[in-house]
Amino acid sequence: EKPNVVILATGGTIAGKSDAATSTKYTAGQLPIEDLLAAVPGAEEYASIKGEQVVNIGSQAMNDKVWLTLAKRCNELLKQEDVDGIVITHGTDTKEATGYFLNLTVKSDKPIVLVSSMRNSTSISADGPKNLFDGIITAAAPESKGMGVLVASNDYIYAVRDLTKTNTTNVATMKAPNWGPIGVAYNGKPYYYHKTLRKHTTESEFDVSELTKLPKVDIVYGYSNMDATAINAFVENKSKGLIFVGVGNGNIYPDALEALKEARKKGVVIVRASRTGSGRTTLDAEVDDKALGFVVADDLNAQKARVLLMLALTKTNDLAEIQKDFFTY
Ligand SMILES: NC(=O)C[C@H](N)C(=O)O
Repeated sequence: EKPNVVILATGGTIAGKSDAATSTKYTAGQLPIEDLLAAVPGAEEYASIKGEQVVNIGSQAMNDKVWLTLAKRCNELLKQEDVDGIVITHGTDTKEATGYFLNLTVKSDKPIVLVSSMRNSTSISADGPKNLFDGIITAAAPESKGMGVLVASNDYIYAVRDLTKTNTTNVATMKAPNWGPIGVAYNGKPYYYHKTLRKHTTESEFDVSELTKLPKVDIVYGYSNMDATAINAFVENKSKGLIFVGVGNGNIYPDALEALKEARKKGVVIVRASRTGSGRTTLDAEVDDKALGFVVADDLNAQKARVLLMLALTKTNDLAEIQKDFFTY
């Protein structure tokens, strides 16, 4: 009896096509799921595979509606006895956000593995088929149970919580700058060395099963000499939360800080993150979070802090509780 794996296809470069095999110019989200599977014939030895096309887009066009569709579909499928794991094909640009959203909203310990590619399907040395193969064998393996949502990329396996895209074009773009990969896939099997201690999936309190939209949370990038324009515009446009991507340990230019204080007075939840790309944004460092009523993102980057704040705001506006979420998930 082979494990049953369902592939949910959403597009990305892995489904992209180009006229020139050696160019970075191509269109993402062109090939249907059947064509992606045809490029990994050996995978059938490891799993019975079914495919569903959810959308076919470049992941720069990913949105809340597709996140909710994916979360609900994963929850439905993983309840079925005849589904052992899910692979999601996805673009690399925003895979970390989609994956983290699923990590917090899918209520199952069965594996979910996101895969993508940097070279499109018509490129010389396209990396999609190997990543898809690794995704399938990882989703089919009992060792992957209870690991949270995973990413198989360039031979490595990552906890999606820790992962980010680090390079615009290179096949080794996926990295976990703080905590590294948790395993490696080869010869048709995943081998694990670490496991995240942060809560996910079956232990997550977030429930999107009845939701059709998510709270509006935006991201403001910090820099020298910045003014209040972007912050004020987001507040006027009804942001419920702002992730401020501060310099260093989440530090803030004085004029921007004044604008954030005003935003906070209007009830907007402010989360400080860092533009450094690694490390924790720590409480009460150079910024007096307690006095200001700010939250810190801990080791999450801005795009993942945004996902967590959106979900946190579906259940509470309490700052202490939101801060606790950032130390829990
Ligand atoms: N490599 C990729 O997949 C990039 C593409 N723009 C996407 O995210 O869909």
